[in-house]
Amino acid sequence: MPPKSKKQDAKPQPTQNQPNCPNWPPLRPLLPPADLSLEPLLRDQIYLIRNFLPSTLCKTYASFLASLPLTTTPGKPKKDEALRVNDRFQIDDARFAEMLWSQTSLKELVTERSEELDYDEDVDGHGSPAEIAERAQRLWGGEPLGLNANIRIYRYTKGQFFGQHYDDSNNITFPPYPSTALSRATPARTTWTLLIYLTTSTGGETVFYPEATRANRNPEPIVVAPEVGMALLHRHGDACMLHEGMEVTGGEKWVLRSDLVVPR
Ligand SMILES: O=C(O)CCC(=O)C(=O)O
Ligand SMILES: [Fe+2]
Repeated sequence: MPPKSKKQDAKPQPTQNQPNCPNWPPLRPLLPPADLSLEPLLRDQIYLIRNFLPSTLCKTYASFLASLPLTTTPGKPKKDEALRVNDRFQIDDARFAEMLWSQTSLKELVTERSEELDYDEDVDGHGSPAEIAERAQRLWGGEPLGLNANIRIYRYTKGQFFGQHYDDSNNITFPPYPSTALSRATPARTTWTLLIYLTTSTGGETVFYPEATRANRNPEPIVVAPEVGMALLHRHGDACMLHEGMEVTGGEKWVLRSDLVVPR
């Protein structure tokens, strides 16, 4: 083994991933991006992509993920962590994050089709580079680079849940380490949470709690029932809404999580 140098990042250099990354099934079949859209559930806060992964692919994934070594949390809950009980698997897998970003419709919807999210019909110049950059800044916090290599898989069985919490923004390097000697690592941060529901369940809704305002002192919670293959993006960090994963009362809820990454 080469001697460790203090000046060097301890992460592996030319390889992209940690060893023992799962042999993820190919992301096929998929619907073409033209058949999909970012659907606002709460403008600038929560978007859905229905049928992001077709049900056949979700079935393949749910059975593949069941073969991974999931561990039940909390093992040792940290003081400031949300109360949660689920089975999870976590891995830093830059290659899979890149697959999920570029091989699916996500990249196109987020980087090229977010003008569909502007309701103002009278705003012109939607497509100019300056307009696109301005919209990306406002909505995503910058020009999206891709997805966080930190991939989390959750399985909730009957009685399991994820208590109320806010998701943090994290500073990362993107990509996590250079895939080739030529690629540049960019200081980056996560700005939105991506959840992909692979199954439906009874219970297990993701519920968001809008803050009370003068105009609406008692806003209704926003309830998202898991749908097979649906992706959900929600803003996190400082502007994250309080949210939770309700207790599953029947069936199994499987979720794949990553985060949207923009330059710092
Ligand atoms: O599983 C859910 O519905 C919510 C998950 C969540 O809030 C999280 O991963 O931070
Ligand atoms: Fe969360």
